[in-house]
Amino acid sequence: MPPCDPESKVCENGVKNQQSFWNTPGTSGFRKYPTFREQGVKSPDRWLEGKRIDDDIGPYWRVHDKLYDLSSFIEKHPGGRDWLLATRGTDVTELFESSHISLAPEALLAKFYVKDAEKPRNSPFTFREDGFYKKFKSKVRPILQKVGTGPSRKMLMIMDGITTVFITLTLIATITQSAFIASIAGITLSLASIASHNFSHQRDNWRMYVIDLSMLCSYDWRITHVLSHHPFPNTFYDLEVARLEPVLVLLPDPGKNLMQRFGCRIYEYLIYPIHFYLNALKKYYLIIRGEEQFRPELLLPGLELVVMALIAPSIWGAIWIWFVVHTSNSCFWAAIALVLSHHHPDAYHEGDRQREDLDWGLCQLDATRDRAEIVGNLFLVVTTLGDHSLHHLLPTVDHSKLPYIYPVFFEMCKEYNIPYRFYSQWEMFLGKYRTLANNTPSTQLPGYKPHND
Ligand code: HEM
Repeated sequence: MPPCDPESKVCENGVKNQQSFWNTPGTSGFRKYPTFREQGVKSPDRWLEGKRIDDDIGPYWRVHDKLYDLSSFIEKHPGGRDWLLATRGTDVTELFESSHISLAPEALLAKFYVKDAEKPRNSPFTFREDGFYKKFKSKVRPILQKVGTGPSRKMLMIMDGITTVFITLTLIATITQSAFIASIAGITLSLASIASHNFSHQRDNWRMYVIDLSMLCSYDWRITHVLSHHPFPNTFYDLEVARLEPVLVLLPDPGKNLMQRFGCRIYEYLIYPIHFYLNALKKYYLIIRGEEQFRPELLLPGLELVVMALIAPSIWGAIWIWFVVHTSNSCFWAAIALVLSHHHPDAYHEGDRQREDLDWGLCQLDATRDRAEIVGNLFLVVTTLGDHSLHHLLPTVDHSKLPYIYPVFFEMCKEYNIPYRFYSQWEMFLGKYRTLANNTPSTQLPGYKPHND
């Protein structure tokens, strides 16, 4: 049976193509429609559960067309144990290829070989030795061997500096009871937790927990963002896209109603201030029901409140300032994260025509866009998700090292005839609304769509 097929309107796993836009040219290249997506897969653990069903490889890990038993390697994995624990029973090809620059992991992998996979991969993406991505990686390897892949001193100063400013402003706001200072502290918390995103892709480190101060769970974030969004941006398997539905529908589904297409311009701003609270409430609800595991880092926002209560004029004063900080953070975070990197209509969204060469690196570029104004400014890059195309190609490489890669990247764009260009912030801002309003999948090759701004 072919992959999810517009003619048959049924996927390999028997799920009906309920999304009408699958019936247009292009369509998804995945063999299966993600299990649980139709019921609204909103929890990261549930997404992994669905992926285990879709990948169907038993208790192993799949890399390309081979199955491995990494059980004895989980605790020894230099990147941290959670990556392998979470992905047991799934195809980790995209993650394995994009997380490692050196050739050491590939050599090590052979030790854990069990057998060949019986079925083709669910994912359509390829990693041919002579394809764009493998070639790109072989060109950047010597550069990164020289400059390293970890954070530079400047990056650490930025990250630790913003976190310190956040703590200081929160303490001042609590003592003075200033809502204005508290809202600035909230913006600083946004900047710190977005910068912490850089560290959440790397081997386990304490800076990745800064995101927990925002009432987001760093473990869940690694699933929704690193394991789901990064390998499969703007596709059905991108949980960051799925979790926004049906409130914000970023895929070009002809079934979108007028409210979803245009009303969202107003109602999204009503959701911004509360979405982190809703997220935290849902998390605790699932923990109480025994469906998700409690993690100590989830206590960080509560600990913040306890410290504030110790220095505030009253308990109510501490609670008030805590709410102002987190509401401001919730608004600012949503505004940045949603606009900046993927949702211009020029970027590929599931349902649009796919390129013929499904090299994973090329497809990453199709689904990602970069902003011009922030290039070269490390502070703005790391706090607003800049250098995003390179980050998607090399997610574990620290943002401070990405500028060394641009010359090779531009060279390869020329070689592969990729019309790469930087977009303005304004184009990206307006582009998000055009994407939300769009209910017609593109029939043009990604990257070559007409530009109407
Ligand atoms: C779900 C799949 C995997 C993910 C998400 C993952 C992720 C990572 C991360 C984030 C790092 C740290 C990178 C850094 O900060 O420089 C790392 C390092 C490493 N991983 Fe993995 N990994 C995966 C599977 C594997 C497998 C299957 C092996 C080998 C059997 C492996 C071997 C290594 C080695 C040797 C390193 C040390 C750095 C290097 O030599 O590249 N990993 N991994």
